[in-house]
Amino acid sequence: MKIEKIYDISMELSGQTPEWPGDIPFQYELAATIEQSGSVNVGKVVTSTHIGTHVDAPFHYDDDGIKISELPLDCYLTTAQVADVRGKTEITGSDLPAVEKGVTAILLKTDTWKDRTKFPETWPLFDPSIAEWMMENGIKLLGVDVPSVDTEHSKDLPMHMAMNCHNRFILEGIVLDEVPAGVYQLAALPLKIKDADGSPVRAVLYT
Ligand SMILES: N[C@@H](CC(=O)c1ccccc1NC=O)C(=O)O
Repeated sequence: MKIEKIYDISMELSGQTPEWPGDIPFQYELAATIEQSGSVNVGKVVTSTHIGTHVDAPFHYDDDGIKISELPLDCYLTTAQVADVRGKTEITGSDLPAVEKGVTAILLKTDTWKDRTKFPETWPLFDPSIAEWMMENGIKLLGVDVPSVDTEHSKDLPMHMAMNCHNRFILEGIVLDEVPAGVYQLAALPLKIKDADGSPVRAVLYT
């Protein structure tokens, strides 16, 4: 297949990338320079696993849940549909469109994270009926353009739990500003970090 267009739907990772309040910020620095080592620059990264565009493993919210290196990779390499849900403060299963054949990921474009240099004060509420809609429509992955599928201060994490009990997966912090609603190929593979709860990803949509 010849790739015609690529949308990079990833947040840039730097010291300016806003972390979850109270969490560990992203940091990259050179641990050794060419001058020091005599041959190469070598970087060092310190970060939360929930930074920028990232995947949650069920272990993030369930001690018995699978870890990031155990996630089924086909969920993150698939046909995805971008749904325009702009203007809604609450999104339920009945707000979602009919999906086209072969689609197994739904990416919700809320357009509510306007300034990505700051952690947003609020974002729309995702209703657990979305998990049932996903089951009915054969959708394995839910992607959102905000930091979480639950609210910032939620302790019981109803959306995360609904996704877990239906064996559905979560991709957060995608950037859909330039992406019209429609059907694309998605690649958003998590890093193979042993025992991890989450991982940043480089996420792209392409046709
Ligand atoms: N559940 C959120 C992340 C989250 O809740 C969180 C991430 C980093 C540090 C603390 C967090 N939550 C509560 O303490 C997510 O969907 O990624």
